[in-house]
Amino acid sequence: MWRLARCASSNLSRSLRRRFFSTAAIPGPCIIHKRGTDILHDPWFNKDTGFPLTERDRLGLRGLLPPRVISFEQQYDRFMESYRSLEKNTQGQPYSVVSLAKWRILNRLHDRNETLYYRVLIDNIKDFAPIIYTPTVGLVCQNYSGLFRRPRGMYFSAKDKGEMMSMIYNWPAQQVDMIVLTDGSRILGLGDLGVQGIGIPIGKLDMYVAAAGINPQRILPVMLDVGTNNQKLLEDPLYLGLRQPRLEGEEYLSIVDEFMEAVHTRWPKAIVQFEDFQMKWAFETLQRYRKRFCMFNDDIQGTAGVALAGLLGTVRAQGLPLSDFVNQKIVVVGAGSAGLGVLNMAIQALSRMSGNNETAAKNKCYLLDKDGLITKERKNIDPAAAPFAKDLKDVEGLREGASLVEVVKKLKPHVLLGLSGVGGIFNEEVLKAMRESDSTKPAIFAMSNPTMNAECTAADAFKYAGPNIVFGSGSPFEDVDLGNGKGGHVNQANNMYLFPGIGLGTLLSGAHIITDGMLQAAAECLASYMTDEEIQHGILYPSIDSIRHITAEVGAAVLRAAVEEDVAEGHGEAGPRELKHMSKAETVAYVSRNMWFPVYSPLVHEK
Ligand SMILES: NC(=O)c1ccc[n+]([C@@H]2O[C@H](COP(=O)([O-])OP(=O)(O)OC[C@H]3O[C@@H](n4cnc5c(N)ncnc54)[C@H](O)[C@@H]3O)[C@@H](O)[C@H]2O)c1
Ligand SMILES: O=C(O)C[C@H](O)C(=O)O
Ligand SMILES: [Mg+2]
Repeated sequence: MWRLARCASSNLSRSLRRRFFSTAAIPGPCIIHKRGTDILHDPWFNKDTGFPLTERDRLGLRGLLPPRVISFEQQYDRFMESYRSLEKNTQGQPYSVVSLAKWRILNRLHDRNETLYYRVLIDNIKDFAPIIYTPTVGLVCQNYSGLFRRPRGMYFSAKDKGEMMSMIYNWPAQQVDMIVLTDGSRILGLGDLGVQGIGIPIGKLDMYVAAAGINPQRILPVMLDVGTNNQKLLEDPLYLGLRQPRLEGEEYLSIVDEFMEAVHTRWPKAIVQFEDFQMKWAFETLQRYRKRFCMFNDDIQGTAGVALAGLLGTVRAQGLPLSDFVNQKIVVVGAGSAGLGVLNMAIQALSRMSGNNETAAKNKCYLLDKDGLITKERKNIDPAAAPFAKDLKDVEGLREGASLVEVVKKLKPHVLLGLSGVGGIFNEEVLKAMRESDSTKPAIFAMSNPTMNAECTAADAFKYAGPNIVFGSGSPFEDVDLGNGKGGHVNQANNMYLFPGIGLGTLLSGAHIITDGMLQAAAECLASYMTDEEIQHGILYPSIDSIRHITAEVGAAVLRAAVEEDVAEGHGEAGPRELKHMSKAETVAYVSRNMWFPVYSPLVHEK
């Protein structure tokens, strides 16, 4: 199915797309307990003008719609035409105006007709991902209280303590497979946005549907509103969240505990992705729940895998064998949940390569936070960062708290990787210092989101650090024109290349926990996906157009790792024995087959 979806991208010829529409297999029926206008107002079942006349008769819709039946393909074309004319009419207007207008038109379709929404999203993922996901989703969160029209997902607040076990049954779906949960405390690089952070779980789950084919009737975005420390929001009369400071300590944890218990009581196998929690709670909750529930933290674990794939790709891009990874000097800027997650995973990989010698593995990794280079001299060092603090004797010529530019000038690193949330800190001086890197092809990853928080722009990276670099950014940038017909390739180093496959593989394996082995398999799959030729051109990750394909591969790798680690309990008709006997190719086929794809199903009414 993904192959077809992949073909049906925005630049595909009309005739090819037509063929795709007409040859799609006839979908199975869908049982519905509603009739008449209740169906038209339910985006899961609504087909707008697409209801065939027989179905209109069966479902009490006759007379509630204009008489002409419009095909799915015509509806699709009509939406795309209005989208393209909005694009034309807003040309030249500021980014925020244009992208919010695009988000609104997509959101209205989402509210009205989910099948059509997900079809246009899948077919035009390259154009629409920057609208429903990073970076526009950041702008949506910042303006959420003003943009709010209809609720989406569930909201559990500090005021709901003691009620969550019953509240969870208010969700109308019988089954939920995938939940993305946030407390809004660190939304992208935008800080504490309180209840407005709900936009992030919604955007991540849209990517789950588009990339992993998770059935949208089985997803649930969740906001845990425990207050906010954002003074501006607390004073905003339109703010829709609790107007109180954030809960702390045991009070905070008791809310998250209650939510996790409630969710898993109703849906014991639901996978919970923790997203955009401030660092202290990101690590604490991961440790607290990962052995008890099926959950992972995307910012720590998903990001780490994507970054590791980028780091290994960088070694290949230099024409070196992977074993040379142990010789790369890597400077990570940002010692938060993402930066530490990346270092942890990179050091695990380095350690395996250097015969389980963790000290040697850490040798060439350096970490900076807002106070500069982290060394053992640091007072009040965060325990999570402590294992990466440098001995002063190992960083000769540098001091505790050395600035980024000092560090780059002195160390001449192979890789500079930013997860600081601070826009522009890879400034001209820092980037020019990277020209002196010991690498023939230095790598610069400006991974912070959204665009204005990226450590540098793609254009500046190529301009100041030189045309020979490998570049990746968390938010999308256009490829850079280097003159003489040459281009600088921009990789989108974003966890979107892994989290959908981690969720999908876990779901289809029926695993009850997500192990390090499953996460490592996901990272290795992404790292080995690109051909040598692509890597030589600085292309470290696949194009987002093929995200369904890479997600099927990642999902299969995760599933196989779950089987190997004996945590796969099976899913649906595929029990643990069947899963165990699948070859690699069969596993990929099984995963692809189980990806949901949007087509109108015949609706059958049942009382
Ligand atoms: N591309 C991706 O897939 C991806 C994934 C996760 C997070 N991120 C981005 O990474 C950023 C950080 O996320 P996080 O969860 O680690 O946040 P965090 O708040 O936990 O950590 C931020 C870290 O940056 C450090 N920092 C702040 N100012 C700095 C400066 N001037 N110089 C050096 N370090 C500085 C802080 O001391 C802290 O250690 C966010 O912008 C987020 O959007 C991107
Ligand atoms: O949301 C993203 O685009 C990536 C990441 O999870 C982040 O927090 O920035
Ligand atoms: Mg995140």
